[in-house]
Amino acid sequence: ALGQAFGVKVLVDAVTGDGSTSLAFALLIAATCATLLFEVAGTALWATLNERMDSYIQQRVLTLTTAVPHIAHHERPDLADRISMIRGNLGELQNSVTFVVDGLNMLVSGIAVLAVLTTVHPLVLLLLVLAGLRVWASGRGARGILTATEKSQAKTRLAGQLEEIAAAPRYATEVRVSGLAATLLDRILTLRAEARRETERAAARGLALRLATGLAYGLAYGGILTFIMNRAIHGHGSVGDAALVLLLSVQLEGLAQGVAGQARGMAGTLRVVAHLMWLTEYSGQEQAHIAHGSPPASLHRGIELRGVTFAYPGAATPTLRDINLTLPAGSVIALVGENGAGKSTLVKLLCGLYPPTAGEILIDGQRLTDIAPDAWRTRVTAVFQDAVRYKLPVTDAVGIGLLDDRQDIQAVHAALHRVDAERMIDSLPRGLETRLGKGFAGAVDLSGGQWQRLALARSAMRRDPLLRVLDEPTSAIDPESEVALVRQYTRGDIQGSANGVTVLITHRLSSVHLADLIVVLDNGRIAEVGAQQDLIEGSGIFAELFDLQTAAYRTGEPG
Ligand SMILES: Nc1ncnc2c1ncn2[C@@H]1O[C@H](COP(=O)(O)OP(=O)(O)OP(=O)(O)O)[C@@H](O)[C@H]1O
Repeated sequence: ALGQAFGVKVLVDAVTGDGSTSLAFALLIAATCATLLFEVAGTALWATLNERMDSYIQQRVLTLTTAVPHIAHHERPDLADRISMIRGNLGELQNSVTFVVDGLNMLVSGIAVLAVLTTVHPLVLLLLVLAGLRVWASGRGARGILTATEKSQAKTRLAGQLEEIAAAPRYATEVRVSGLAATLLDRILTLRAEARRETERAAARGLALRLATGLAYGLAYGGILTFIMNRAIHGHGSVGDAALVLLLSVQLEGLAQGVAGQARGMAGTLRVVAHLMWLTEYSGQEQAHIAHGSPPASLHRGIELRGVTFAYPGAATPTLRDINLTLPAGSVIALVGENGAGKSTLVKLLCGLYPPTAGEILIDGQRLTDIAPDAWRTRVTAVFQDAVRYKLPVTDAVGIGLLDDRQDIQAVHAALHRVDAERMIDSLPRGLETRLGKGFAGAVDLSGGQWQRLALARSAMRRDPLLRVLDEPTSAIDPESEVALVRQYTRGDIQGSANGVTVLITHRLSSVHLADLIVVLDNGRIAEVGAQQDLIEGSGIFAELFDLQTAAYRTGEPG
């Protein structure tokens, strides 16, 4: 465009008898061709770079978050807000390519336009200063909006979670039956409106600043243009110069607006880049502390907890206090206690999902914190009450319990057999090939108990775990089947070859009595440890619980 404007100037000068018309035509044709070429090549380059940047960033965020060996970053609000900012603004990072390409383009064009214009009169440089002010105002406004967005991130996250509950097929039944849909929607809209109010206020402040600097620029622009035109009219410069100023000043205004827009976008990008850099550093720091030790091939003594105390990140009081406990190799331990006693927390610590706040966990005498988390997890298998419902063909939904063997049909069959799930699969329309879950053609949904049995089969893929966690994995399975299943574990049919420890959490005492050892947790402390008979004969929590449940079975009412 600069070449085109310069071509017009030479043409006007030639027409008024001051230059060469052929040079003017040559300039005009060359400049038009160059503009078209840059446009085509630039668009193609932009599209390719954008696509690559998008997939790179998605992959980078996932790699960084999954490389952290624990899960605290999902639970600490400050960390969760930052990660949510990155995930919610991936587009900003993707735009960075656009900003770099367009920004460079504008910078080069701007310098060239100004260089040409100052040859007409140096006063034009004042526009540069004012354009700089507009850029600053734009950036500042955008930063204000981002700060407001960050402040309201907790509300945005909560609204997102409620939206998922309102929309996910899994929760549709409960939401409909309880008539919650309207209330949920109302809450979501309120949260979104509260979050928006903050950003709208910041946006209004930014707009006022942009209007003020824009007005100053407009006044100066008009004044300078009038001044130069006036000079040309009065013979202090060629008519071509006046045409050049007229044409380029339009372009300069376009550039000033463009750069201001870039500054707004760039401010957003830089903020998200700062969060991404923080995530990179956080992930790096957490990984730097990762141990490299290997777990033992099999257990001889067992797993020992010594003075283990644990408080969740940000919690005022510990959830577990001074736990001293030995889980003998090859044994099945039943972990019992009221809701909130700390049972799931204890097994999460054993899985290495959180390090203890104080004390240590020893695996055959080796500190768990000295074992590489990945290596430990290849020797751990866990089934939780709310196990993931993988919407995959049965073979995959079970096979992924041991990634190396996931296509091994024999191994999948064996795992299903161990948890007595073969009949259930045989009754499916396409057996192992049946696709599970709603919302896909030909897919079949399972009942809550059937999904749990499938999760047990997935866990049974692993034949040599040192630790097998069963955290209420049979809560949706009928008591009789649960007892039959637990018996499989206590008989060693599922246990595997490494003499590992099985920790079973259940509220049903009919299963608990099969365990080798019962551990009763009460308010984060160990209340009792022993065999069922010893505990029943005592006068502690377990005896009370036992009396209560047996009385309820006998009379049909709580004792
Ligand atoms: N991620 C978390 N962040 C903060 N506190 C938590 C977290 N998870 C659990 N807690 C708290 O820790 C305490 C123990 O919870 P935990 O899930 O270990 O109990 P539980 O014995 O397994 O209970 P239940 O029988 O209901 O499953 C509870 O008071 C709970 O509020």
